[in-house]
Amino acid sequence: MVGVGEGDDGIAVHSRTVLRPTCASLSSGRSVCASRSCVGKMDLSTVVASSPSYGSKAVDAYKKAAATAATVTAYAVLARGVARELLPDELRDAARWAASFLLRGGARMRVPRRRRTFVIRRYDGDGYGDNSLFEDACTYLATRVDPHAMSRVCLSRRRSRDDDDVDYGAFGYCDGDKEGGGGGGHVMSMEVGASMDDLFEGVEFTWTSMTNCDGHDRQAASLELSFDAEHTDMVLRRYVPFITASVEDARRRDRALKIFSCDNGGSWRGSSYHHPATFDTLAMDPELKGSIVADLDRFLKRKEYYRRIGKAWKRGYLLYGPPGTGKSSLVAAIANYLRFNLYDLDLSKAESNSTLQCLLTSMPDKSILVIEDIDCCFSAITRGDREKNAEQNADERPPPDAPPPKGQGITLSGLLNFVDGLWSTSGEQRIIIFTTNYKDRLDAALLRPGRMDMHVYMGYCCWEAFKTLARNYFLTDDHPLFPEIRELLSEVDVTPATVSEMLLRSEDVDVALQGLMECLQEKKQGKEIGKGGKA
Ligand SMILES: Nc1ncnc2c1ncn2[C@@H]1O[C@H](COP(=O)(O)OP(=O)(O)OP(=O)(O)O)[C@@H](O)[C@H]1O
Repeated sequence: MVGVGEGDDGIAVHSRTVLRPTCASLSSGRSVCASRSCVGKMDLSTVVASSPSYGSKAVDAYKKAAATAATVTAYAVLARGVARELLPDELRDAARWAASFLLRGGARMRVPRRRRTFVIRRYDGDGYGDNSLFEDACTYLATRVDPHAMSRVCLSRRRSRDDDDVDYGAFGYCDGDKEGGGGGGHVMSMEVGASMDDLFEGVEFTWTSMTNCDGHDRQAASLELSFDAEHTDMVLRRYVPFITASVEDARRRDRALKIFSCDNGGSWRGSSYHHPATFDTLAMDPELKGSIVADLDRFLKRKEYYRRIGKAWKRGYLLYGPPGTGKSSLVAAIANYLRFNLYDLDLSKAESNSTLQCLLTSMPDKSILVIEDIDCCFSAITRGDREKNAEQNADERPPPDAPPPKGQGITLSGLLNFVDGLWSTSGEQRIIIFTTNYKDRLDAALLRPGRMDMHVYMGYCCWEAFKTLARNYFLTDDHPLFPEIRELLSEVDVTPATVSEMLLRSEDVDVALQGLMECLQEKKQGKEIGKGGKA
């Protein structure tokens, strides 16, 4: 019902008008008309009672309307009966659609859209083996399974995270711990024959899991992706790449890490790697930490960029600073962040450049090569010095074909040539990290621009770094001793390792912080009386 009847006196009654509270009296037709919202807000009986002449007219109008409505209804019922008897089904459907269209007030006409279906088979049958897109789609869909919305869901349990060969199942997996699937690494997936919807960029997609034979024949399994045909390009250019990228990312995060070290025979030996350090637990200048994380993120995303500029997809970091400032912890945090395996190269185990070459070229993609204390791996003298010495001691030089002394067969230039040359182009997404306590002792060849992309100084414990440690150890962001500790940290050099060690001494935050404060005061006094304040 909308606004109805206008009386002789010009009063209009609107039963569904949006109402404003202000209005004048009903005795004046103009005022009622001007504030019709006020009339509408009232009960019709109120209107009738307050104006007798208007009341009788309104009752008449009401009766007429009721009679008309009854007649229309009777005709409608009759017409429906006749239509049911005489019209064929198709025509009735069309009439129903037209009626609903009209009832919706001429809403946009929904022309039935052309649909398209992509079939993604598990096994393409042409001898190319498994279809990795099938596996990606299964894995992706498993993260989208909503056990509250679907009537049938397959549930299984994942193998241990430490297993190299994780089985992703016939129709995908999800980590229950992360996805809230009930813990214990439960796997939820679509039942064969079931369908589920997915929304991407506002477009709805329907996925159906199919099988050509019986439900046990995994080779015959396939997924069907249906959508409005007009979105075909979007599916190929964005939706499918999005699925592949997000699955790759999830797998990377879920990957069990290993650390490899080289044995005396010049090959890698791996073992599980569970270092607890992360960027959250790392105590260092927050700005520097943020810039490292941003650099890593950029590196991961830049496949096309590296291809375009014709450079190998690798990144080098030189970490330097006093012992105990967290260089090894930063390496662990990077490995945990990227979920890349670590290859810890002890150059004394590689007897020659060719052994080094074998080791480096056997490293897979997405790995981190670490050479700790790089300053100790080669002669402490710089290349310039070495060349000068060689000229002066020409007589003492060994003959060119003489074998290098054991353990000293690797040269810095040999290492750098591999890193920049063969190694870097034989794989993708490689990180190389050198650490040193003495940057000033490094060969200029290592320091020249472009060699190591980022030089990271790991320094003594600053106030922000201390706050991270206090949060790690005591889950606290504030304490009455904080101001004094802050003051002392700005006056003495103490490593995060020393602060960590002090905080570990007691589980009672008051006791631990008191101990740390005394330690810092001692260092300050030592510094003041000229005995050195370094930790
Ligand atoms: N920046 C830091 N953040 C958090 N913990 C740290 C940090 N620095 C040191 N630690 C603590 O001190 C221990 C030793 O630190 P780490 O081995 O990372 O230092 P380092 O700089 O690599 O030392 P070295 O040069 O002697 O190898 C770590 O296990 C950790 O507990």
